[in-house]
Amino acid sequence: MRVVVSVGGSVLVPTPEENRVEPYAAVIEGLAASGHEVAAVVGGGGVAREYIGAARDLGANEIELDQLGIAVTRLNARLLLAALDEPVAASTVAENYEGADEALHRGDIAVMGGVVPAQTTDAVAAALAEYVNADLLVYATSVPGVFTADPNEDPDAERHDELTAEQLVETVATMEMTAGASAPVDLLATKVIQRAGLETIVLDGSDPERVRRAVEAGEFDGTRVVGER
Ligand SMILES: Nc1ncnc2c1ncn2[C@@H]1O[C@H](COP(=O)(O)OP(=O)(O)OP(=O)(O)O)[C@@H](O)[C@H]1O
Ligand SMILES: O=c1ccn([C@@H]2O[C@H](COP(=O)(O)O)[C@@H](O)[C@H]2O)c(=O)[nH]1
Repeated sequence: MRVVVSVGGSVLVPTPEENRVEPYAAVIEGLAASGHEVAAVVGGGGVAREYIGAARDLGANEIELDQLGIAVTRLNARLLLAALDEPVAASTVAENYEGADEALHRGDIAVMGGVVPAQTTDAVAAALAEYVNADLLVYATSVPGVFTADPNEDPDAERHDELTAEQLVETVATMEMTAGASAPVDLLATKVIQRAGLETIVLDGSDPERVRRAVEAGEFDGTRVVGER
């Protein structure tokens, strides 16, 4: 199976000292060893938000803030790359979709961070999945799926176990899109998922084993977005 795994920065690198980079690298290498073609897209997490917050206070505009965010996503991606064995992974973080596609064609694990302003790595993962014709797109994020409302704000929020792409678009349409904003999947990503008919899973990525089980066995506790073209 060809799979794109989007790993939230808050999941992979909650802080540079306390990170989940090694266990994630082990799961990704394990998937590759059992015959899957894997691309990982890494988010910026709390570190990106700290930089974005500091620069916002200094008067930077949203595009400049996005550029800072992209830089941090690429740093986090380099951290993941550092933990992956060189013979099985690309030697650099791909800065565009062609570079990631080339890595997959070489038989390497591809690793990306952000690409351009005004989106998040959620959209990068969806666009990459469309570009490389992935069979599955997995969002390993800080919440166990897409809810009716923000589960960190609303105790009555209920998880959607299954959504169509159209329903996913509607669910996230009103969410904020400023630099560093939080959403389980950003709006642009949902539109790409919809147009490409990508089979997509959103799950709690705090334990990377959940990603392995979702890919290997199709077992997960989260939200499935039904891929229909
Ligand atoms: N309807 C909703 N369903 C689920 N989560 C929601 C919803 N609305 C808002 N959220 C928020 O979306 C966030 C999703 O995770 P968040 O963007 O913080 O991190 P991530 O996906 O791990 O990536 P990164 O940290 O790299 O940005 C959560 O903080 C959650 O509070
Ligand atoms: O392609 C991209 C990716 C990211 N950004 C900016 O970086 C932050 C952090 O990324 P997350 O994926 O949310 O962790 C994001 O909020 C954007 O401001 C970007 O502009 N373009």
